[in-house]
Amino acid sequence: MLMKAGLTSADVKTGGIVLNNLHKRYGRATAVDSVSLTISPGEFVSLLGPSGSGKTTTLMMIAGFELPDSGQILLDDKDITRLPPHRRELGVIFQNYALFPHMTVAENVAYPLRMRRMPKAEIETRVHRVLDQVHLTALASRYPHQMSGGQQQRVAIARAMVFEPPVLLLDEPLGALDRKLRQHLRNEIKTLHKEVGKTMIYVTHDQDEALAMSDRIAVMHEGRIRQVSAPQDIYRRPADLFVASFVGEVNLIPVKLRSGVLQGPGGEDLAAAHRPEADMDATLCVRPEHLRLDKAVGNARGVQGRIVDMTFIGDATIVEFRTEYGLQLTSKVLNVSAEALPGIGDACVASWVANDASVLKE
Ligand SMILES: Nc1ncnc2c1ncn2[C@@H]1O[C@H](COP(=O)(O)OP(=O)(O)OP(=O)(O)O)[C@@H](O)[C@H]1O
Repeated sequence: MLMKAGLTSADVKTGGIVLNNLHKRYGRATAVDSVSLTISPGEFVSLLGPSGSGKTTTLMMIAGFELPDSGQILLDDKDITRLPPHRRELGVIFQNYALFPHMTVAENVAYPLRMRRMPKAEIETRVHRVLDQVHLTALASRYPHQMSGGQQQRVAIARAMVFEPPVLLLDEPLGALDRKLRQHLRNEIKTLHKEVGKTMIYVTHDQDEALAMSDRIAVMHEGRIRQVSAPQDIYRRPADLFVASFVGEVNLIPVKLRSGVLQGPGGEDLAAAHRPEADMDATLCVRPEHLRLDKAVGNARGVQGRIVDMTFIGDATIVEFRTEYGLQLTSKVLNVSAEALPGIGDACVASWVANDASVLKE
């Protein structure tokens, strides 16, 4: 049918996931609370949050290793909420990827197919194809102990992909690896995602990883999703104070909005360009790279204070600034020019472009 219509199976996008109001409790503790999320076929979505925020529990419910107390999980419009894991056909990759030490790479990858009693010729074709996809063909006859941690992780990915599931679920797959290797492998996983076009749901507590890899990030806190957006929007337009502080560094400045004027904690007029709808108390979020420090001249608009500390970190200098009334702000200045920075103790004015700051209501 499909072939006649000029379509190949690759044209038919599968792997759409819908989470509909999932709840999960362990005893009296709520692990997952009202989680709803729609993931498009082929999308890369990260579940990002601190330890205990419900990421793994959410993923385990999608995989079928945990059952929700209520709510629904759909895979391509089919209700899979109560289907056992092996009937969901989802590839799952954990942090501890546990390859069989006495089996070669090819045997490890073939294992799930052998368990399903697939014919030998078909197994060979599939193993060959998937090893090619993850660039491991040359290592097919090695044993796990003859490979690096990163290569072993790729074998685990190949093993999860070999029965061609439309969705891959990854739970902190790079957690056990060192920083350099993590960075390398996250690029590889991203490239693999582009090449194979599968839906990927990726659990991590590492914000850099989530920002670098995802089409969209769902930020979780205490069992709930606080914001779902593209990485740029999560960073530039955090929905609340938790998201603002969890993703990246941020200056939080308590402000009052009165008759259209934004007042800083010391009563200063902080740029009329912030246009509040009504009088309110709020918090202004300004990223360190958007906080500009200039030597104090006259009564320039901004927050007056002094530089109290400076730390050289290679590509940038982190400048700590404090007002007379004790508000401490951090500015990150790229070391791209030889232009002299103010020094410790210098009086400065901190300012920012209104569009670079978010006003969050209490
Ligand atoms: N099997 C379990 N029995 C009891 N409580 C559990 C169980 N699994 C998870 N929890 C609790 O549910 C909450 C959410 O845990 P979960 O593992 O989903 O969080 P997480 O965001 O994945 O954290 P981490 O990054 O540490 O893995 C936590 O408070 C945890 O203690």
